[in-house]
Amino acid sequence: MSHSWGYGPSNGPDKWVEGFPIADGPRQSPIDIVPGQADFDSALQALSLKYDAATSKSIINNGHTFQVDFGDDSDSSTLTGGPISGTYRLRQFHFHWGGADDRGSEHTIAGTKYAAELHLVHWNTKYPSFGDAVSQPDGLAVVGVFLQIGDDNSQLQTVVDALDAIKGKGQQTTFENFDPTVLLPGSLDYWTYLGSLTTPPLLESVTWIVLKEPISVSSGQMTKFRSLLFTPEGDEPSCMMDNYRPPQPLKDRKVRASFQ
Ligand SMILES: O=C(O)Cc1ccc(OCc2ccccc2)cc1
Ligand SMILES: [Zn+2]
Repeated sequence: MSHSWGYGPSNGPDKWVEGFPIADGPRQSPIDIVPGQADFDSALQALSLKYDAATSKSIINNGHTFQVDFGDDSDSSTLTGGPISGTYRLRQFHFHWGGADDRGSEHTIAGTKYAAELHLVHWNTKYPSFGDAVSQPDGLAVVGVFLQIGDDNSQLQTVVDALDAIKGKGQQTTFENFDPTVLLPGSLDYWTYLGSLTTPPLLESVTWIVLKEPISVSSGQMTKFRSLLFTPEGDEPSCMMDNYRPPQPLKDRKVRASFQ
C-alpha cells in the first residue's frame, strides 16, 4: 500500500489486504460472536488480572487510536488463568470507537455493535519481548471490554481528561499511577477464540478474551474520544472516529464460553 493504512475510503479495512495479504487469513479478528453457537467449556479457568498502577507510563495519540503504555520489564501487571497457560504481561491498552453512539466496537454480539471497545494487550513471557511475541501464534492475549452508552463512567474520566493533551497524531504525555482494573466490569465471564491483531500488520498471534459484561460510557465522554485527530496538529484536521475493523469470517474456528 503506497500510502499508510487507516480507516478512510482509500486506506481503510477493505484495502488492507493490498499491503497485508494475511487480511484474508484463516484466523482474522474481530468476529461476530453468536452466544447460542459458543460452546461452554468447563475446563476454562477464571481470568486472573493483576495490575500494578505503578507500571502505567504514558498516553499517546498514534494516529489510529489513543493508547496507554505500561512498563513491561517485570511481572508487575499480568494476565494468568483464563484460556491461556503461563504468564502474559500487560503492554498497553487502547480503544476503538464510532462516529456515533450506534457503532464503534470491533467484535459484535449476534450483530449488535457497542459504542466502543477497550483492548488490554498482553504478551507471553515465554518470549523475550513484545516484539518477539507479536509474531507467534500464542504470543498475545487481548482482553476486550465493550463500552455501552449509559451513565458517565467516573473511572474512565481520568483517561478522558488526558485527551486534550494528545489531540494530534504523535502527541504523548505522562500518564502515571493508573490501574486499569477500574475499567473492568463486575463479571469476568468471557468468550475466547484464536484470532489476530485487528490493525495492520494483522498478525495471527492473539488469543482473544472478550468479556460478556460491558462497562458504561456516556455520550459526552464519547464526544471527547471523537475530538481527537487522526492527523498531526497543523495538518488539515480529521477527527478520530470509526477506527474499528468490521467482523471477519469465522472460517474453521469455534468460540468457547467460560459461562453457561
Ligand atoms: O488490540 C488490537 O487491536 C490487537 C493489537 C495488539 C497489539 C498491537 O500492537 C501494534 C504493533 C504490532 C506489531 C509491532 C508493533 C506494534 C496492535 C493491535
Ligand atoms: Zn485494538
